Amino acid sequence: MTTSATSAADVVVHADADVLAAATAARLITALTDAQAARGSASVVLTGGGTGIAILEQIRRSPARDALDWSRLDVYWGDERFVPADDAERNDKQAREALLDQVPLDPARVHAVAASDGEFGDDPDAAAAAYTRVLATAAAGDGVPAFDVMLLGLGGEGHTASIFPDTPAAREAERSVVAVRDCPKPPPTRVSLTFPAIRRAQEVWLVTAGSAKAEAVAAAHRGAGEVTLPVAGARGTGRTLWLLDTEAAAELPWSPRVQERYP
Ligand SMILES: O=C(O)[C@H](O)[C@@H](O)[C@H](O)[C@H](O)COP(=O)(O)O
Repeated sequence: MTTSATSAADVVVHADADVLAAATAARLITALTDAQAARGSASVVLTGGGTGIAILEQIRRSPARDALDWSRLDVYWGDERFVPADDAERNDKQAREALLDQVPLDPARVHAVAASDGEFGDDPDAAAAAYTRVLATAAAGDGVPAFDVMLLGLGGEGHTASIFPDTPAAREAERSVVAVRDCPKPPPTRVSLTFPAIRRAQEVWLVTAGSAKAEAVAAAHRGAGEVTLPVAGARGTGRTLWLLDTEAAAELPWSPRVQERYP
C-alpha cells in the first residue's frame, strides 16, 4: 500500500529493517526485469551503507534473481568512498562481495568510480571528472543516463549519496559528479553524484531504516530545503519512492500503513 506524501512522493513502510531489505530486493528485481522486457536492457545506481548492501545480499539469496538477464544490466554508483580499491570501505567492493561477484554481469557494464590508488592517483577531482565522462558516454549526449532505478540511503542529518548539508555539493547545479572532502561520515573523501545527476533517474528510491533517520525522513516530508537537508532534493523524473521501516517512519506527519511481517 502506498501513501502519497508531499512532493508527490510515495511512501511504503515495512515492519523492520530485514523485511525492508527483502521487500526492496524483490521490488528491484521486478523493476529491472520489467525494464529489460520493455527495452532490452536496464540500469541501476547502487548506494553504499548498511541498508544498501543488505538489499544486495537479499537479492543474492533470492531465487528470483535469475529472472534478471544480468548481462544486460548497467550498474553505477551514486557515490563512492575515495580510498584504495581493496579497502573494505569501498562501496563497490562491498557490493561485489554482497552480490555482483555471484551473478553473470557483463564486466564492461559495471561502472565503478576510480579508487585512490587507481589510474588517477590520489586525485578525487580527476576521479569525479572521469566518472562524469563515463555517465556522458552512457547517456549518448544527454550528460547523464535516465537510470531506471537509483537507490539512495540517507543519514540522520539528511545527507544522501555523499551530498552533505550546507556543502558545495548540495549547491552544485551544473556538474553531475563532484569530489567531496571532509565528510562528517568517514571516510572523509568521496566522489558523489549531484542533484542534476540524481534527478535524471526515472525512479529514485530512498531506502532507510532505524530511529536515527526518523527526524530527517519527517523533515523531508515537511518541506525542508535541499541545501540543509540534501535527501529532500533527491527525486526522480517519474517517481520518488520512500521505502522505510517503522522506526524510520515514526515521525512522519501522518501514519502510513505498515506492510506487516506475516508468520
Ligand atoms: O557511501 C555511503 O556512505 C552512502 O552512500 C551513504 O549515503 C549511505 O547510504 C547513508 O549514509 C546511509 O547509510 P546506512 O544505511 O549505513 O545508515
